[in-house]
Amino acid sequence: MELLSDCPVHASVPDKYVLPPEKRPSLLNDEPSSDVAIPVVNHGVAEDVVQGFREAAAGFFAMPAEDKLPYRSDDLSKHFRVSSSTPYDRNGDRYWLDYLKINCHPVTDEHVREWPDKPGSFRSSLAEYSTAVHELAQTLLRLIAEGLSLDGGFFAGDLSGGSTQMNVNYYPPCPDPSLTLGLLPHCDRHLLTVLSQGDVAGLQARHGGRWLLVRPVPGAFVVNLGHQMEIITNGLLASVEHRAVTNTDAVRLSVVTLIMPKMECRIGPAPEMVNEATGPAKFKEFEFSEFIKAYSAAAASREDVLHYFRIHR
Ligand SMILES: O=C(O)CCC(=O)C(=O)O
Ligand SMILES: [Fe+2]
Repeated sequence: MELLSDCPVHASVPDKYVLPPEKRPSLLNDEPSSDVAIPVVNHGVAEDVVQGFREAAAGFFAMPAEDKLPYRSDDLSKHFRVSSSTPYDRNGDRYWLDYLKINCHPVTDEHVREWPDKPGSFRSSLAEYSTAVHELAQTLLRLIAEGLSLDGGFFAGDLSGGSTQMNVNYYPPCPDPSLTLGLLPHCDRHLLTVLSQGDVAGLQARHGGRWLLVRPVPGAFVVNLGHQMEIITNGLLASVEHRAVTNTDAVRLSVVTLIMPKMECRIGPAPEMVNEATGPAKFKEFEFSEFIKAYSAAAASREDVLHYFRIHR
């Protein structure tokens, strides 16, 4: 599949990117909202670490097509690859983005060898960024656990110990944002997401039946809770459905770090979050690898995938 970033300017939206009317974004030009996601500031990840990797990632997409070609792949076992659109759409509709998928933590020789050596700062800035964000994520998980009156280390083991993945999403300017989407509506399939969206808006969250644009806050991270957090907390900390819209003027780059359970980890509502009389378990217990399969089968649809794991009384 060709990359959008290989084409310098798009004068119009090619037919293959025009979504069927019912899938197009209906609310455009809405004002960014502060209500829908809490920006995390004073997070301890140095600004030059964030900017350093954002610039290296932007530099990767700006390289000539032949430099990106060796990394073009849809093989999920690769530690680094670049591709376009999304594999999750049920009808194979195409979305207005290119993306990198990276196994970014732990920073091992095996991973780093597959990361690109161009731009020159890519590997070192990624190692620095992912180490810092990983530490931040562990702090957030400890705070969430304490806020739930769970042991501070509740999420620290296998629940967050899978190989950390990163999506770097690149949305080029789109000649007509009303015809397409950057990314389809979904909830994240893992435990916790730490997202840097830079200063270009485009992330929308579903709130009370409406899509609200998440206001970019300079230097802040957006933290999304994944499906696993919703299940472990028995629905208390729900995963918010989100999508990305495009814009006509500016490239948008989001750097999204996904904290995963280990594939063989057993997941289910924590006993501390369940009360047989007042709040019985809403979800079955399963192995995380089963969830990943179901998520693909459900084309990332929030309700379809949760339906599969819900206890229906
Ligand atoms: O680009 C964004 O802000 C959203 C990205 C996202 O939701 C994802 O990569 O899972
Ligand atoms: Fe997401």
